[in-house]
Amino acid sequence: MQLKHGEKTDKEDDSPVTVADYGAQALVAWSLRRAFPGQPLSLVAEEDAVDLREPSGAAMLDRITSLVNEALAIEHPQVARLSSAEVADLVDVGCSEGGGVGRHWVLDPIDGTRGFVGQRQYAVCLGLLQDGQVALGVLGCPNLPQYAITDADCDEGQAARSFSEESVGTIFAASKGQGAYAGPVFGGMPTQRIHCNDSLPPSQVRYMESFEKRHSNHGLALQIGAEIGVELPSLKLDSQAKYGALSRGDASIFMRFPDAAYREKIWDHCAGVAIIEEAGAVITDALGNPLDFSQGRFFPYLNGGIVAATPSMHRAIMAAIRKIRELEPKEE
Ligand SMILES: Nc1ncnc2c1ncn2[C@@H]1O[C@H](COP(=O)(O)O)[C@@H](OP(=O)(O)O)[C@H]1O
Ligand SMILES: [Mg+2]
Repeated sequence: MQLKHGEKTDKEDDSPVTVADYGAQALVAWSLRRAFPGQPLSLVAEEDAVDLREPSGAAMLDRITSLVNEALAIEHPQVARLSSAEVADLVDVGCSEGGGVGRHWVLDPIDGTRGFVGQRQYAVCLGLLQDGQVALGVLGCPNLPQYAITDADCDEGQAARSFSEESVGTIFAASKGQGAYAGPVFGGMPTQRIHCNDSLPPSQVRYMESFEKRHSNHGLALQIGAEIGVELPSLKLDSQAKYGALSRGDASIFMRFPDAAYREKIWDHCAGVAIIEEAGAVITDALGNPLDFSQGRFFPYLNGGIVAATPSMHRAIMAAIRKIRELEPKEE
């Protein structure tokens, strides 16, 4: 299915939400129900249908319903059209609280919504937690080239290539113990085994960070990079496309340091973590603790952020963060 850009609203944290966000969430919920008929389904997902059920949300719900039916007609022409009430119910399948027991699917229907709206990078991200551990992940990155990205792909305003270009659109998939794979978005299941690249000296290493300056402290990442000997500028990408890029060796490091008040959500990382771990990379909070997916929709305190990197770069970054923190003036 080709997601379309569409009407956008703004959430409490000022992130945009699009018709495609809700449509993708409803379609994934529909697909999971169909794949596991009769089984209980727990889906922890970004959106809910509360606003769509208000009279003021009716027009948007109609557009979402049209998008969902259009997509179903392409992929499953034999299926009856869904009503807007059914689509709202499908969106609300994503309201699970998750937790550390049993099986929970974790979905960000469109991660990097700002990238989606700005025609940069975005990703459709589906992960699976089994008893609080990441067991599987799929990342669809329709604007990510199938070859390694460079600065030229990331300059402001031109991070996205045309949707129709043959080389654009990458899907990543991994399940625990079975490796990470990549392939073209519209080419069926990915078959090319991928690994992170831990062979570069720091002077040739690239690091990635959020395109959005307010999502992560770019100054701190620069300082840490300098401390470990990184010389190249950062690649600035929206969304979990960064995890895909790390997994196939486009870059060696992803650093994310949000404001202290920001609470990280599990759907912004679950699918990407599955991929990078199977590609041989390491991910922890800013002090080296494993990410804990077992505590519901949000992560517990992350000590200032998240670092994902190849094993040697991850060790170097942890040492650099400890050193920088020791040099900071202590609060009385
Ligand atoms: N002020 C903030 N600080 C850090 N992250 C934020 C933020 N506001 C939103 N985000 C999260 O950052 C995600 C995008 O990640 P990235 O910065 O790596 O592109 C957003 O996902 P959505 O776009 O799905 O809402 C959102 O969850
Ligand atoms: Mg997100």
